[in-house]
Amino acid sequence: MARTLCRIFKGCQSICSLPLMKTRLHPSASVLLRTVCVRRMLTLPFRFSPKAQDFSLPNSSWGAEMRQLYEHYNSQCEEEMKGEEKQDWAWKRVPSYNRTLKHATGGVYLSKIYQSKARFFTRNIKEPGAAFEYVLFVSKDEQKCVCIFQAGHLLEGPQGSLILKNHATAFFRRVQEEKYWIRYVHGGAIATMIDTVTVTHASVLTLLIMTANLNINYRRPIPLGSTVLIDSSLNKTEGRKVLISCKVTSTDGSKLHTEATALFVVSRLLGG
Ligand SMILES: CCCCC/C=C\C/C=C/C/C=C\C/C=C\CCCC(=O)SCCNC(=O)CCNC(=O)[C@H](O)C(C)(C)COP(=O)(O)OP(=O)(O)OC[C@H]1O[C@@H](n2cnc3c(N)ncnc32)[C@H](O)[C@@H]1OP(=O)(O)O
Repeated sequence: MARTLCRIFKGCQSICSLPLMKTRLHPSASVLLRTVCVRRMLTLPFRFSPKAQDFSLPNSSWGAEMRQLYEHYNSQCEEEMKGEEKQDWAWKRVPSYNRTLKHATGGVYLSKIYQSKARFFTRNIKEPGAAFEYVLFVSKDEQKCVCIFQAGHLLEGPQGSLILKNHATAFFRRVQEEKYWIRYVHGGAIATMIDTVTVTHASVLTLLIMTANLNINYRRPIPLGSTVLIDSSLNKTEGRKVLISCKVTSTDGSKLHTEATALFVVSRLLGG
């Protein structure tokens, strides 16, 4: 019960603290949006899931690299109250659920109202590590967002071409036996992650946005199973438009895999 009340409170808190000041929200739309959201939460406590799983927390499928990077960013996140003072933080971990409305309401379970079977695309596979394993951190000033992404075996795309590099017969046979094929991540899966990271970044800055344009250059393939960093930075905001650029690199930053720019447009309801 106390947990449920705490969730309702957090949900209300997050709705009321949404960064509307950064968008030109019509005052009547603001009041309407908040009233509808808060009313929905207050009238539906029986729908709250006691099992809301935050998918951005470490699980057994995470490799050493993923864990190390998680610890690195997590150690710079907001700390618990120590005495009277709250510790300062440089980054904030973005919780991630398999139903999108949970994002908007700080973990409150609301999506049954709409479609009971709907699941967030990147979090819809139960087996840990099989597909999109990732965690996002947003920087204090919200100009930057970083994602640690481990690409699982269900994201297989093209196969590598080691065969071209060595024509020795024994080696050729082993290649044919598939022992030496390198598997890379599917380009669509990379695009999905870029969209997810940049849209989350833009969502921290404003409300109700849609991806209008995603421009991607694939520079180097990403080996399946490897961990990469996805860095996004705010380029500019212009009226209802939010422009974000994004880079996918190896974890040490030495290899550039992909670069992209994304344009988000704030809903007319908010932008006027
Ligand atoms: C630590 C705390 C963190 C808290 C985090 C909080 C939340 C985190 C949550 C995360 C997010 C959760 C879930 C996210 C869910 C899904 C993620 C994936 C996102 C997507 O996957 S989303 C689906 C794909 N997406 C579409 O399905 C869009 C279809 N589309 C449309 O719905 C319209 O098309 C729309 C709305 C885009 C615009 O329509 P509209 O009528 O409102 O606006 P209009 O057309 O007038 O354009 C206004 C200005 O944008 C320019 N403009 C427009 N489009 C352009 C283009 N393509 N290229 C260049 N410029 C463009 C115009 O030129 C004009 O510019 P100007 O003002 O300068 O003239």
